Amino acid sequence: MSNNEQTAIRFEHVSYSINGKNILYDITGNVPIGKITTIVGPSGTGKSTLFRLSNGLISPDSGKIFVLGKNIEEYDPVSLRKIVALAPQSAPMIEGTVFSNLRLPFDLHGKAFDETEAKKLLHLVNLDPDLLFHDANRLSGGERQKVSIARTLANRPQILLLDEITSSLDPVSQQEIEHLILSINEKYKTTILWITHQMDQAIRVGDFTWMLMDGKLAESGKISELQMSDNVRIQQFIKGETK
Ligand SMILES: Nc1ncnc2c1ncn2[C@@H]1O[C@H](COP(=O)(O)OP(=O)(O)OP(=O)(O)O)[C@@H](O)[C@H]1O
Repeated sequence: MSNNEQTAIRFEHVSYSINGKNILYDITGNVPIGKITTIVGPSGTGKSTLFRLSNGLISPDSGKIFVLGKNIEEYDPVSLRKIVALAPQSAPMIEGTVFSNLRLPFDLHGKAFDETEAKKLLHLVNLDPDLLFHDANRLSGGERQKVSIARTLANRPQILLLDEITSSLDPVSQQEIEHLILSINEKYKTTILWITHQMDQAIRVGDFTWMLMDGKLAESGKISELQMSDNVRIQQFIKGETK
């Protein structure tokens, strides 16, 4: 591969099926390092599956995946997930305080964790340090999502996978989270892959966009390039005429 330094994740003819049903088919593409790439496309088209492949939760039936130039099969799962971290839509919290939720990744990796470290993480996601000993499950949706993002950032991942992290939030929290992610990308040059159902969000935040349709990478590029596509289904999706 010629462009390792520029590529965070490379998919080479990646296919994945469940019980004989093709979920993803012959995906080839590069996710550029340090940029925000949004993943859009109709429901059930394989977007979350692409994420599970990217952090090694599942393996392709055929094809290869390279993370920072190295074949994903050569990573051990723990170090891979330190590099490629996933923030899910639901922002799941264990019972207990914000502090006990934030310490989870540290415990998992046998690393020391204290109040100073926890407050640094809250600061990173613009949350009030006074929230540290609040019940995590009583936070607002936006606050919970910020704690989830802080927890995902604990290992300073180079690649961040965001799976519809704002879809259940009110417009103000949604905007706050968008700003937060943009600032993390700018400050730490973290590569971001962001699944979103909202085309307007993809346009606002994405440097590049991948459009998945029927398990295939139908189009990829700058959103302005996708808007010029002569594929009618892509046009309809971008205009919000199909879901
Ligand atoms: N464990 C599984 N067993 C059977 N089918 C599955 C499994 N996981 C995913 N699928 C199927 O694979 C397809 C792709 O699912 P995936 O969640 O990747 O799509 P998606 O594009 O993220 O969808 P959405 O936008 O609705 O979240 C769907 O048809 C789904 O039903």
